[in-house]
Amino acid sequence: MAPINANDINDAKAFVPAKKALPEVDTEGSNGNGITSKGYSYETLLEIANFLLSRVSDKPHIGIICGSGMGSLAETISDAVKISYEDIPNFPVSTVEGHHGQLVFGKICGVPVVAMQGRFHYFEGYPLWKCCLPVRVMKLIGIKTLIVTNAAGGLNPNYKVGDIMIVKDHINMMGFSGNNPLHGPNDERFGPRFPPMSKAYNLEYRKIAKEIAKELNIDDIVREGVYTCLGGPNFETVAELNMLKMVGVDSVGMSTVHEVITARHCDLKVFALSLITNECVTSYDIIGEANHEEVLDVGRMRQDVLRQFVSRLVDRITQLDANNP
Ligand SMILES: O=P(O)(O)O[C@H]1O[C@H](CO)[C@@H](O)[C@H]1O
Ligand code: HPA
Repeated sequence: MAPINANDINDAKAFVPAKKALPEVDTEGSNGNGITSKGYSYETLLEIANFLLSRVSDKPHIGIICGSGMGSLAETISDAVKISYEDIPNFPVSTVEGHHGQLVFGKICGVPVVAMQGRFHYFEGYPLWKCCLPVRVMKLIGIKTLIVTNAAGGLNPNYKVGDIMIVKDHINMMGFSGNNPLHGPNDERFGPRFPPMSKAYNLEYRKIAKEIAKELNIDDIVREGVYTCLGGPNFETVAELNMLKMVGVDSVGMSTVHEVITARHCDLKVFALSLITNECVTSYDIIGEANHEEVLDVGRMRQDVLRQFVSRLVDRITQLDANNP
């Protein structure tokens, strides 16, 4: 029998090479499940933070994580200084299409910010603590607030593609099986062993976001709901989505939850939004299937609105926090 080669598997045309060399999976200290108790020490993260601070003139006040296809959020940043993840010692690299792989420092509405144009996902092979390493680094370089954006499937039947969902809460599905970014020894310099999560998504910020939606005349597409993160990389089955719907999930993705847990652990204030990029397939009668190209397309379609929304948020959050230090 002739030996098989890569082209025999699926259609050769459908084969897209990985964007970057795949990262090595960190198995050191692992329980064999990809869950590791080994994280970088406080000192190593401090070294990364100092490396970054040596490259910029202003300490950022706000960090922004750009979701899939939403990297253009960073294009509103003036006086931009861009630092590729590959040039940052001990930093992971982005391997997913739609995630640039760089930090952008500069200003939005005069406020010093840093944006991650590209985040790290569990399905890329990174343990959760490593996906969230940049959150701790951003904390060390001075941010007080984290704005997290993601692309997500809309599970709530009232949601439409292109809607923006303000995240009011999450369900940590991966955490139910013990996979948590805070798994392992706790360094009190970041935060407590048992951090509360009942007020993870800042209520004042959510109020401001709803006001901004009215001002921009987009309140008809702005929703508020519950997000969940699954490990990916496959999109969900019909049965899985129906189960998630039953437990009160409104939008589904593969990120954000662990970043928010890490951010709250180190006392950052958090605002998060989902861009609804596809309708979740909750019936076997639906013909369409979720795909990453559509996710990126919807990100592009909504880029102007998102840029305005996030710029105003940065401005108003800064005013709010200046009045309530
Ligand atoms: O959560 P972000 O990074 O926005 O990306 C979402 O979009 C990708 C799937 O298309 C997954 O990575 C999912 O998590
Ligand atoms: O439908 C989805 N499921 C999981 N992650 C996603 N990211 C964008 N859309 C989706």
